[in-house]
Amino acid sequence: MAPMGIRLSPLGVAVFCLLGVGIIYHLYSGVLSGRIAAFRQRETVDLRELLALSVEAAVLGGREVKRVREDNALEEKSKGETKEGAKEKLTLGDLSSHRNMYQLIKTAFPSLQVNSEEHDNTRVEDLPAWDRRIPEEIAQVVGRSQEVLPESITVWIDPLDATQEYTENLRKYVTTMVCVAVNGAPVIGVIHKPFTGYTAWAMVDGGSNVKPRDSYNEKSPRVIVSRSHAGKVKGFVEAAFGNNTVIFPAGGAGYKVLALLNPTDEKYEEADVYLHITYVKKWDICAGNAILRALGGHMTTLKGEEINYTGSEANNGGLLASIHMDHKALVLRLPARDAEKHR
Ligand SMILES: Nc1ncnc2c1ncn2[C@@H]1O[C@H](COP(=O)(O)O)[C@@H](OP(=O)(O)O)[C@H]1O
Ligand SMILES: [Mg+2]
Ligand SMILES: [Mg+2]
Ligand SMILES: [Mg+2]
Repeated sequence: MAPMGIRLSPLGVAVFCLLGVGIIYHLYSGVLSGRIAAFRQRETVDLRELLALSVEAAVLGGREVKRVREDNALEEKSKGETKEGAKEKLTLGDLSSHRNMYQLIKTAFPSLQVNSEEHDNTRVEDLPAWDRRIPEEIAQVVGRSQEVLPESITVWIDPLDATQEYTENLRKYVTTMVCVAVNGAPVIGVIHKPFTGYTAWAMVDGGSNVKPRDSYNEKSPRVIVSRSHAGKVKGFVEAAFGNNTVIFPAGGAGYKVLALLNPTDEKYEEADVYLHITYVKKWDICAGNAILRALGGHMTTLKGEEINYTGSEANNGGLLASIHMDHKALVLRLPARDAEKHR
């Protein structure tokens, strides 16, 4: 009989078995690696840890900002121009702060989406990895961890806010900022002042180390605005709140949010409202937005829309920030805005 007549070669059997094992391995390794990837995806990030890391990053960047200024080694350049024709400056302070902040955060949480104002991949050789320690000051206020999926997070960093004022040596306006948005909503905000060493932080549903002032003037608000990217803000503010409105021009988006609150490092203009009518980017405003939100305040476009901190860096709708006020009523007092006219 034919089957009985077949002689099995040991080599053939070995090759056949190897092939079989190979096919089974291939099939299962696909399934297994898929399972492992899916498991990794479900690994969560603790927002309290991210807050501690954000504070550490802002302080680390601030150290560079201060060092470069004190060494008078700014190496000032222009990155181009804003839509309104102002020079967008870049200094070694911005770059060195960016390198440190970005590397610290990305090394601690490689899977997170981190959007920095600056772009530079030069490695900081002697930068120690984050030690994952939660400082006592944070642990005491934010009692518990809060886990979220990494893919829901966008981190925004401004390695040096108020670069224009930095180049003019107007140190009080300068800050470094980190913001963590979850599903587009600003949840963690850190604003650090390199030249006083002060850091304001807050986490929505977590706590903060900064408080609102005791009172705000809702009827005749004093309004803080940009000094170097103002556009026609004066006319806009007067149309909204009257010709006698007190207007404080000041540098830095971070600084202007602090001027709405009760920071403890130095004297600030006591502003009731922060208003910006030209273009601004999400790394400029996210940290302030998170802090205000955590304290019961609001930061919206001039139409009163919430700002979504995912995707593009652009915020075209202007900015209105307030705390302990009827924010919707403030929006209704604003004149109709023609973005072209107010440049
Ligand atoms: N019209 C505009 N176009 C681009 N960036 C703007 C802008 N108006 C303000 N900004 C940015 O917002 C921050 C605060 O600006 P201001 O002091 O004028 O209020 C600054 O951030 P950087 O210094 O980080 O670049 C500035 O560059
Ligand atoms: Mg800039
Ligand atoms: Mg900025
Ligand atoms: Mg900046």
